Amino acid sequence: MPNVPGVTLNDGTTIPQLGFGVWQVPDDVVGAAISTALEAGYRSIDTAAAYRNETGTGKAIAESGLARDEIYVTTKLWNTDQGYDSTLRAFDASLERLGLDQVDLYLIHWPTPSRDAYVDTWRAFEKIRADGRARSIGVSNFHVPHLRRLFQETDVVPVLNQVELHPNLPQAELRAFHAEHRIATEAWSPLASGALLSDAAVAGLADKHGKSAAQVLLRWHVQLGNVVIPKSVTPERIRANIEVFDFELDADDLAVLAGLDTGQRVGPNPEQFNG
Ligand SMILES: NC(=O)c1ccc[n+]([C@@H]2O[C@H](COP(=O)([O-])OP(=O)(O)OC[C@H]3O[C@@H](n4cnc5c(N)ncnc54)[C@H](OP(=O)(O)O)[C@@H]3O)[C@@H](O)[C@H]2O)c1
Ligand SMILES: O=C(O)C(=O)[C@@H](O)[C@H](O)[C@H](O)CO
Repeated sequence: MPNVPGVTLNDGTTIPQLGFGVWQVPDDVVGAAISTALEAGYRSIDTAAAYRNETGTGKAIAESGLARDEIYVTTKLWNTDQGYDSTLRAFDASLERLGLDQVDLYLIHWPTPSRDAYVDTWRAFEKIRADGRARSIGVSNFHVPHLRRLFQETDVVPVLNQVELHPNLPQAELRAFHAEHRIATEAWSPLASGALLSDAAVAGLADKHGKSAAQVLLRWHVQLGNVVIPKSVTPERIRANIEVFDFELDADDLAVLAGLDTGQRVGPNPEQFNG
């Protein structure tokens, strides 16, 4: 069983550095994928109301035979539920579907700036945390101006910001801002949703280390200090993606991966995305 280190958050809690993402995994498939992941040693699951698989996720956790405090559960508030009262209702609904009375981490999924509701939404998150129904609260797809507004207009600093991040989009400025404000960086689409798996430079490093392209990319995230949540529904890939704590990328390897910085996104730009 791989020994996944924990990342300590600014509220004193700890999140496993490598977890399991379940976007685009249907509710009737997610149970088998999560069971394979838990057997392989994952202890953190990343879902969202928008993924429409919280029910299957909660069932897999309940049937895992593991104690509740052995599994770190993250879910997210979808954009159309932003606002103080609607957030509290949406959170109740997520807990109901998950079959839990507490999540470890609750995230605002996108800032959706044109809606201009994320500050009120964050105040509802502060209440949810104060009531002990979420151990930690954080955000996703927030940029520096969005984070600064929370600092200026609310009380609790997010523990974590989950953003698109991979060697094509290394987010160096945002990571530096996070470090300055003790906000953990969590990488979504850490494999660029698969787009970087056929990259020749990555393949070269995979050959050098006798590892897969996916393992090289995930090791890169680990060495940058990112929390990372690869997704797969393929059992052998699920098992392989956590086997990244038994090798090290050297300075030359990191320079090769730094050369892949194109700024290219696989997902929407948070400044424009108001879905
Ligand atoms: N907060 C947000 O806005 C946001 C946005 C996107 C994603 N996320 C989170 O981040 C998680 C991960 O991102 P993602 O799902 O976009 O993409 P990803 O983890 O970067 O890549 C997943 C894709 O790569 C394939 N894959 C995984 N491991 C592989 C391996 N070892 N070899 C070859 N192919 C492999 C998967 O195929 P198979 O499944 O067919 O094996 C799938 O097509 C999501 O599941 C979700 O939890 C959050
Ligand atoms: O996976 C997530 O967490 C997402 O938020 C994404 O699915 C976006 O909704 C999608 O990329 C919008 O096109």
